[in-house]
Amino acid sequence: MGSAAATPPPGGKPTQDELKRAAAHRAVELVEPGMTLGLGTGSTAAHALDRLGDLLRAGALPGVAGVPTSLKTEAHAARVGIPLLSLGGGPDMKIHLSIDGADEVDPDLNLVKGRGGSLLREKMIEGAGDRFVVIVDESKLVPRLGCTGAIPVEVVPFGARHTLGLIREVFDGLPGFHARLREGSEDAPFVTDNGNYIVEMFFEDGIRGDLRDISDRLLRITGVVEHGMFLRMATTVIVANKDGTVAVINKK
Ligand SMILES: O=C(CO)[C@H](O)[C@H](O)COP(=O)(O)O
Repeated sequence: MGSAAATPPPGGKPTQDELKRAAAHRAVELVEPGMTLGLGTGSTAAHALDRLGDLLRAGALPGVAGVPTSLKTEAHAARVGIPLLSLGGGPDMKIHLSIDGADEVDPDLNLVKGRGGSLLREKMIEGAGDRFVVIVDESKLVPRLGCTGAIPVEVVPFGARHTLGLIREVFDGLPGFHARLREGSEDAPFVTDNGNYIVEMFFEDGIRGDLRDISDRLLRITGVVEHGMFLRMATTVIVANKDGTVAVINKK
């Protein structure tokens, strides 16, 4: 683990948004001219987009382009002037570095992602790149995945309630386990950028057990597209702490 000093906030404790920005700016320091970036989704990743836009406009990062992980990020990146590419956009296309937030980070740098609803594109893009840098404030650090909220699972709309039942069968009996379809607006299911639904799984006090096995069991359910556990994918996690320090933790 390495750590970098952060500028102490003028006049008191940093807000959570200031911590998110500090982590995002530290990650953007890793970006070099000519890189193709995976561009994350969420309020922390948004700070990275703004910073990249500023540097691009200043001419500091020639040749940098990004692959957006959601329609929202695509619109934001376009607005701040980041040139955009799509995944698989050319035979020589390579993603050098992805920068994204996370909902939870465990001590092995496993993540929960996708409470913002973008887990599928995030996993495709961040899994395709050389390096995946996760940016969080310290509130996202957890002892076990699933401690602070839902683990999202993207499912096809066809037979979604049947798929929900199959997911329940797999995990039934685990302490405090329950699952439900995520609601969107006006009592309709939430719909992802891919036109799919999200099942939210909750575990009392987080998931205890072999995460890889749980992942495999979920992915074997017909109707499940992907889940929001990102196991051993992060190569670096940048954590902004309330005391003003920013820690850079690299995968062992
Ligand atoms: O996975 C995500 C979106 O699908 C986000 O990275 C995650 O929800 C964290 O969001 P935020 O930075 O707003 O706290």
